[in-house]
Amino acid sequence: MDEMRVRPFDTPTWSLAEVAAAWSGATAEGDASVTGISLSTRDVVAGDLFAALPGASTHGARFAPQALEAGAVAILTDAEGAATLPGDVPRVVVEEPRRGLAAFAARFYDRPSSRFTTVGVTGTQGKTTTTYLAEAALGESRSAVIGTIGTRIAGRPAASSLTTPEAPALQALFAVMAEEQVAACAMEVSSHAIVQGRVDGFVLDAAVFLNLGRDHLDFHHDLESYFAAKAELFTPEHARRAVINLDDAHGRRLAQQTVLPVTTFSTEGAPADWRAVNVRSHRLGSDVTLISPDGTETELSVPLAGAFNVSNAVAAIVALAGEGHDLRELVRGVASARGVPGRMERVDAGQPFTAVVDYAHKPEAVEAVLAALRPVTAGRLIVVIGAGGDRDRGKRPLMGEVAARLADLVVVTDDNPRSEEPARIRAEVLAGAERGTAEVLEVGDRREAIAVAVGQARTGDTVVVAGKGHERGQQVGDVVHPFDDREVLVELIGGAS
Ligand SMILES: CC(=O)N[C@H]1[C@@H](OP(=O)(O)OP(=O)(O)OC[C@H]2O[C@@H](n3ccc(=O)[nH]c3=O)[C@H](O)[C@@H]2O)O[C@H](CO)[C@@H](O)[C@@H]1O[C@H](C)C(=O)N[C@@H](C)C(=O)N[C@H](CCC(=O)O)C(=O)O
Ligand SMILES: Nc1ncnc2c1ncn2[C@@H]1O[C@H](COP(=O)(O)OP(=O)(O)OP(=O)(O)O)[C@@H](O)[C@H]1O
Ligand SMILES: N[C@H](CCC[C@H](N)C(=O)O)C(=O)O
Ligand SMILES: [Mg+2]
Repeated sequence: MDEMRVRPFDTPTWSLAEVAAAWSGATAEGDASVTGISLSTRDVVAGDLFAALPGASTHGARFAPQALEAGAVAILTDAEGAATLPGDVPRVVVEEPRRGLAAFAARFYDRPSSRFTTVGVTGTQGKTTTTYLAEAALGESRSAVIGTIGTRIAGRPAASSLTTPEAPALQALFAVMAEEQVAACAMEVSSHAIVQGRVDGFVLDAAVFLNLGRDHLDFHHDLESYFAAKAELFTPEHARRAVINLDDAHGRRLAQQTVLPVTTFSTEGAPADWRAVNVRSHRLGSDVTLISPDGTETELSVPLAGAFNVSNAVAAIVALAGEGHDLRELVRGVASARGVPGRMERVDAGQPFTAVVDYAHKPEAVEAVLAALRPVTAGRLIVVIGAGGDRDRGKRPLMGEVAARLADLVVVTDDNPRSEEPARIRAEVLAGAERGTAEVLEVGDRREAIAVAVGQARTGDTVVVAGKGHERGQQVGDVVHPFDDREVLVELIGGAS
């Protein structure tokens, strides 16, 4: 399908004086007609104001010449950045450019997100799935999704890179959504985004909390500050109401502490406003009875494998029902959902065993996936697993341990080693795997590891290739080598038969 534009047709035009007036304490030099905003040289469009921010690894002002070359007409930066600019470059200098950037971008595009329902989903796992289910619930043509797999507006893909885009890109996407007259946008809100203010400057209609587990402690240092980052979204600056999963301990805590109006849900018997009971899971999905706050019972069919996806589906439905969308329509929409790429995605190349690709790259996700597949596996449960480099190290042994506790055979391999020594990452996963009961093999090369799993699989077995899901590359050092677990499985199964 045709790509959707990432900037609105209706281009705002601001003078540099107008830009400066939107910031307190700003000084402007020179003039320019600003028709867009970008924060990375990768996204510059002619007419842009290039926001050159200080970052953890470098200062954006270093890239000002490239941005101007690409068509930027002025630079927004701090005093440190301004000192490095050639004298004649039009500029606006402010004290903390990142802090005010989101509110500025929202104003620049005339607060586009106020023209449709916005649902922000946060949690350690299930964000992408929940946003996809929200899209299915409302119908693709009326909705938009922003997240890890990218952005989609009225069913058409639009380029975006981070799980939660930086505010200039986000607000431009909102402006496109408003032009396309979507009814709602479901977006993933990562904890990085909250901390960096990417979702400042507008108020979500509903903020959804799914769960909190082990990840990103390279960035947040400890679980308490990770929770605090997520909890920040559940304040009046960011959201009008909260939708919270009571099956999660941190969800229960958040429901107590937030000052927002709260709607709770549970799929595990907690006394919540919305309850999913009588969960009947099968190979391809689950059927459940959904009890509304007024006691009405509605049969819900979730066409995604794994009981955990019932929780994701209920989250999506509760968020949208609270915004006035018709429950029966939402339930019908969820029932017709297509799978989410790389999440419990079955690969069928005529083999006598089940093969599944799943994006589980955190301990709780590995646990949820293996627990879901065990009851539908007559034979052995085989998992191919690794952990990413330059990311939270503490989760590695935990992932190995849970894999070796719940599977029968664990093949430890590489998953985006990035700048790290792959053997050292594997050793950390293996250290945990040794504490489990499964047979454990180490095969660094990912294709080779999948080949070993496929070679071992017999009729009735299940092979899960975990960690990369929809990804299409394996990053070693700075180089991304083409690699798609789903394609590799098909090739290897084809070659083996
Ligand atoms: C830790 C983190 O989130 N860092 C993000 C942050 O970097 P930073 O502020 O430290 O910036 P920097 O790298 O020092 O660069 C300084 C400035 O120069 C600019 N620059 C830099 C290089 C260049 O070639 N051109 C250019 O213009 C940058 O845009 C930036 O404004 O701002 C940059 C600009 O947007 C992001 O690219 C960068 O994301 C890095 C690449 C990243 O990997 N982020 C991940 C961890 C992330 O945010 N992930 C979450 C999802 C996590 C999950 O739940 O799985 C997400 O929402 O995607
Ligand atoms: N509610 C859930 N509870 C536990 N595990 C889940 C849940 N939902 C999904 N998972 C597992 O987590 C994996 C990732 O799911 P998904 O992509 O929806 O999460 P995410 O929060 O968007 O992750 P990321 O932060 O990497 O973008 C799935 O492939 C599955 O293994
Ligand atoms: N958004 C996640 C993706 C992890 C996927 C896994 N394949 C890895 O490379 O660790 C992160 O950057 O932590
Ligand atoms: Mg995601």
